[in-house]
Amino acid sequence: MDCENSIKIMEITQRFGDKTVLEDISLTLKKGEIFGLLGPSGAGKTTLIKILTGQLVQTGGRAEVLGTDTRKLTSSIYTKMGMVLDNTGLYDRLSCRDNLALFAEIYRIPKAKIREILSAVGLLEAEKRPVSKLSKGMRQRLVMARALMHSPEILFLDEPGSALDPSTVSEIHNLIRQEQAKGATVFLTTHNMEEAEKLCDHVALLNQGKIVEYGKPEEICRKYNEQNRVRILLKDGREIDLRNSRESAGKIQELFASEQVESIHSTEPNLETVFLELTGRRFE
Ligand SMILES: Nc1ncnc2c1ncn2[C@@H]1O[C@H](COP(=O)(O)OP(=O)(O)OP(=O)(O)O)[C@@H](O)[C@H]1O
Repeated sequence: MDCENSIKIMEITQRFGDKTVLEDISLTLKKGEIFGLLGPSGAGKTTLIKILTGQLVQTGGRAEVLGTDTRKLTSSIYTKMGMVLDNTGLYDRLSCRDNLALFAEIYRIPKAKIREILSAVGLLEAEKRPVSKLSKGMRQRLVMARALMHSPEILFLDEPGSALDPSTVSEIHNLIRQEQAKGATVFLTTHNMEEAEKLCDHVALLNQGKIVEYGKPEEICRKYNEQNRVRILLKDGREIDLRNSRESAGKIQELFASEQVESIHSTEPNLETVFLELTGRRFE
């Protein structure tokens, strides 16, 4: 078994009918890192998580989680994995505590752990409340609690901050960092570039099934910063983003000459502008 790496993805391809959703994806996640797979809606992020968690068998290539082929994951590997996926799988009529109690029984976790984890996610006061009466943010925290209860070595999070208010997002981020501090590896997907920049050690930008960039967020931004950009706000409200190059200089002069320019400033690229540059597409 590979001791350094938690996840190895080797030339994974996924097709549905004649549609190629993932093409030749290779990635390695070191133990204890937070990795972010970024891409717009439909890029193939959930599909890759499904392959890694054994819910989908890929068309081609190979992947290993904790040294085991994802097509042959056993219960002993599943007990080392925590997941927060789209389908929350909570029982609406059961209380927070009882939802976790069911899970604790399956994983043979001591009952005392339930109050401990409810307290860690800030749900102790709501422990007796049925899930149907929880807010969206509280549900997400309960799903996180369930995923963290058995101290997983790998945490899969599909869009952990999606549609949550900023304070819940920051609580969820703190929980993720705490897990990392305990040695867990985190694989998360997001289309929120800001979330990725704050949280991830490495990110891969996925576009139409291919990885178009990989690295540390700050390194990716630095690399594109060398191609310094300028943003021009026109008097009619339009914004133009240009590379700071000789060709752009002519265009900028033209705009000034025709008195269309309201303001002009240079921009530091963030992951969002890098993605736009690479693909011509905005994240939504
Ligand atoms: N079982 C399936 N059969 C056919 N097509 C599928 C199947 N699962 C996913 N797809 C298609 O694969 C593409 C990628 O889907 P996926 O859910 O992986 O994207 P995503 O990046 O997670 O998007 P989102 O951010 O909206 O969740 C989509 O076009 C989707 O319709």
